[in-house]
Amino acid sequence: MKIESRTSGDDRELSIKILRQAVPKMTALDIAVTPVNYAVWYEYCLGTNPLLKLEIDKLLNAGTSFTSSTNDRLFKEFLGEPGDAEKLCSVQSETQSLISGLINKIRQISQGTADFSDVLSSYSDQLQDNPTEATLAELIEGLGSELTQVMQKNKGMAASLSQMDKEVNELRNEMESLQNEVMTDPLTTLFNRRAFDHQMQQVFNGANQGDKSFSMMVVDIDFFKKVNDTYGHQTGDKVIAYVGRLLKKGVRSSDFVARYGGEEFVIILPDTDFNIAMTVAEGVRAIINEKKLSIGAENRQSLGRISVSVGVSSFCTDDSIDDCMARADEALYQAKSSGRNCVKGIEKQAAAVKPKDNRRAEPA
Ligand SMILES: Nc1nc2c(ncn2[C@@H]2O[C@H](COP(=O)(O)OP(=O)(O)OP(=O)(O)O)[C@@H](O)[C@H]2O)c(=O)[nH]1
Repeated sequence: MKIESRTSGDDRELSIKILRQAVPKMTALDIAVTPVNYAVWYEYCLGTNPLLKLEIDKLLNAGTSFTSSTNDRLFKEFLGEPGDAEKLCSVQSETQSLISGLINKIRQISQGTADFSDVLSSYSDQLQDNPTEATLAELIEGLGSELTQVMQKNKGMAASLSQMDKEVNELRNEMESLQNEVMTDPLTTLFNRRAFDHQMQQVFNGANQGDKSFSMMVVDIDFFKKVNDTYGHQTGDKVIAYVGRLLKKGVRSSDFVARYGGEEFVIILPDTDFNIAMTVAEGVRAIINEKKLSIGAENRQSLGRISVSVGVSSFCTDDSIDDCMARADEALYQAKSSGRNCVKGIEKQAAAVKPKDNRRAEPA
């Protein structure tokens, strides 16, 4: 799935192009054009979700039939949560009527052309039979009226096709905003964990194929439970959103910032080596710890300084995604154990990875 929002005219054309590939493929495989099924096959034809593509190709090779439960599974596994299928229901009737309308129009156009070519061949047959002047005059008049009818038909057709084009566009926007919703963390408006998993896979595939390498950071707010316990959950939420904003500000626009869950964030830094990633991480840590925070419009209450601990790792040849993440996690554990509010990195795979649950231990 492509993460960036697609809004340009080029992308509109791309969506329509994909629609024209996806619908015939679904028809050939006897798959009903419902929003859930369409989302799966749209992504397949788009080709930007390699895991989904791999799975569908595997099923196609095995001759598996794509029942609604197969499509549902693909949707849930690769595109959304069970609840997301329901969210898509609002576009269900639109999708169905739009696509069946499109098919009907195409049928009408080809039917109209076939009718007209039948008329033309009947006229040309009559011309072969040495027609009298009176017959010729009748033929010319008939042909004229046929032409007028075809032109009127085409004019109406062009208008309804352009209306349909508009509807395809609206539907595409609706599907895109749903897709963005599914990829966004509502509290911070950063990408969510699902988007991160997807992006990590993309960057990882690229690095494995010899493209540019990448580094990653895991960022965790220190003693966050205390913030919640002292100032309440709502203030805790504001602190999470605040840290999210600073993280986004502290890295390049091409870096990928996501809220991994709770008070933990992850950042992918494409084309960035370990030493640079360590410097960026230190910068981010410092910005977050720079300001004293306060809450409330009047009688402002000081929250003091917020700090984060950061773990850094970089992609190494023969790494798996888990290896790379485990090193960043282990580095975060080291940062927490060394007193927090610091950055630690593990450059090589030699680290002994401790279980994730242990890393929240209070410092000695
Ligand atoms: N306000 C708020 N709190 C959350 C959210 N998600 C998780 N938390 C809380 O974040 C706290 C995390 O606490 P811990 O895992 O003990 O970590 P910590 O207190 O930050 O301690 P260290 O990470 O070890 O420095 C828990 O109290 C969670 O309830 C959220 O979305 N909003």
